[in-house]
Amino acid sequence: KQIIQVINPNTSLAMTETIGAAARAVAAENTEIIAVCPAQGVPSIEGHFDEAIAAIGVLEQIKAGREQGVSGHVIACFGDPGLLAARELAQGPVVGIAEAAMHMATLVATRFSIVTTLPRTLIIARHLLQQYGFEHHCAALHAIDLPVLALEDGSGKAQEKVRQRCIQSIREDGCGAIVLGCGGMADLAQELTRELGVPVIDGVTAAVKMVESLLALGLSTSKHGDLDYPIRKKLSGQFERLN
Ligand SMILES: O=C(O)C[C@H]1NC(=O)NC1=O
Repeated sequence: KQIIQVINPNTSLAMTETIGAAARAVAAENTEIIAVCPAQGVPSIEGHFDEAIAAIGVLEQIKAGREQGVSGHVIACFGDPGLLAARELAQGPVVGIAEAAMHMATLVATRFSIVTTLPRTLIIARHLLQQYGFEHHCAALHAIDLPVLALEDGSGKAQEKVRQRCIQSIREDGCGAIVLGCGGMADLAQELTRELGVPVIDGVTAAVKMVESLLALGLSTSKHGDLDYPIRKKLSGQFERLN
């Protein structure tokens, strides 16, 4: 059995459950999923400040996962917070859900649109499109204008807004696929794909399969150059636990 650690960088236990269940639904027979979130941090990630806080929690979980002998890691927040720092710390592959969903979308469509939560996080997705080289593949970015945790309030309101936005985007954007821009939307992709007849891609499941592919190919994070383990130095105070 290989273990893939799926990290929800926010501290919402309900969202961690949603993410873990989606990951387990697609995991291979020989893959065990452990879904975790930081003990301390931010309940939802809705901007740059939240991302900076969440990144520390991601690094703590990566360190813990390494010590537990996990084979690979998924960062299950659409901003891919702490991704490169996590890759320095990790031995195994680390894949973020935004990059995973974007890569998958480019394999099935020439253009994809992104549907996420709050308008203010659209800049984060834009930055990732630039960083990953997918700017020219993204037709449009949309926000349902509800907070991240509206996805976990049980009302179904956020899920319906995602559905409506996907329908409008397919009609208006000239996109062939949709990328769901939140870890908390992981459970919506398969049903929306069936109903809308267009690939609606969730990054949690995409990232799990990409980590499995990397492992199957014997590929781990390169330790040659800028993703080598961090330079050893004495971390102080609250950061001692990252030594
Ligand atoms: O940026 C977003 O809207 C979604 C992002 N925030 C969060 O707490 N988990 C996420 O996937």
